[in-house]
Amino acid sequence: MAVFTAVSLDDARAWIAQFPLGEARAVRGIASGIENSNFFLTTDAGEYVLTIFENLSFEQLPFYLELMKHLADRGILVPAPVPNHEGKLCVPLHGKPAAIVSKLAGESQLAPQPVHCAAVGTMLAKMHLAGREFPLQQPNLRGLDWLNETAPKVLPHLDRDRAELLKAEMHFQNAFYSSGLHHALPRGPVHADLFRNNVMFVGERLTGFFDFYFAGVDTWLFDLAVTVNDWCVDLATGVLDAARVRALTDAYAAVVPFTIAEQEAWQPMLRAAALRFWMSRLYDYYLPREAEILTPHDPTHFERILRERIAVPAPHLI
Ligand SMILES: Nc1ncnc2c1ncn2[C@@H]1O[C@H](COP(=O)(O)OP(=O)(O)O)[C@@H](O)[C@H]1O
Ligand SMILES: N[C@@H](CCOP(=O)(O)O)C(=O)O
Repeated sequence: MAVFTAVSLDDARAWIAQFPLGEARAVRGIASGIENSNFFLTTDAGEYVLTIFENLSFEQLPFYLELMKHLADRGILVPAPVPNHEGKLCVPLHGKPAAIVSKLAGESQLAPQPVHCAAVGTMLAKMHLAGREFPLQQPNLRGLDWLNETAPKVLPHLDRDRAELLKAEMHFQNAFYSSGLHHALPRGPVHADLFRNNVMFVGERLTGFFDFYFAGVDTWLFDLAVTVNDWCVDLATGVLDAARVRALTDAYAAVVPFTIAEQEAWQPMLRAAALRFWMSRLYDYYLPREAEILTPHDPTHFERILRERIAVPAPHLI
């Protein structure tokens, strides 16, 4: 789990008084997630999700919460943040930034079929379009700068083979990110962590994307690559499943057709997306933070995916 900061029912009662949601009736820590402390909160008004942000500051949070509100207002299925009586979306709890958002119906689809991937591709493309007029700016905080800062911290923990892979891929990605091809890619606010566990379904109906707390302005193609590397992968081998990739990317392209640059950049971007999560998992594994209960994600999963994306040509986007 990740409950880094505990919240009792009394804590929740006192805190919720500043929102138009009636009284808190029950609070329950959520046993998944690795970034923030999350709780299901039952109030007189219904079911909500309370998040205490462990790593993001009061200055950074408006980007995420206003983005969710912007998208929700435009019909994109995402949790809607609830303003307090003063109109604020983010207010302190135990001295840390905290927010309350609507609870999405359903559950994560952890064994997706092409039909689920198509629904994700359609909503992802709609989300990218809806984000175009979003006025706030914040870079992807897990982008290239962060990779360059983090690589030297994890490298001393790796054996020679892994260290060589990491160094070589960092070199490759620095060249890719500074190329004209990368600069030609469409950009805007992206989710940047749209894994299976961050989307809800009721049956085959997608009910929402959530966990926007890695969102930032980056290329749309990076968002797509992160999504495909999780939704369309055979978990045991890291190999992409052609039918799921086809379903997801065709559904995306039906809403936002791919540019020539996106088609050319697809394979390096799948590698970039694999590297980003290999790096964060290595960091969390070798340099863990304190938590009441914590299940670290397995870094070798993304090492395998990265090796596979380097070795095997990516399926064409069209
Ligand atoms: N808006 C929401 N609606 C329904 N469930 C949610 C919502 N937000 C979070 N959850 C639940 O909380 C769990 C952890 O949330 P998540 O945002 O992934 O945590 P973290 O930011 O720590 O990685 C999710 O797997 C999901 O079950
Ligand atoms: N998706 C990332 C970790 C981020 O955790 P999440 O629960 O917020 O998605 C990974 O799998 O490494």
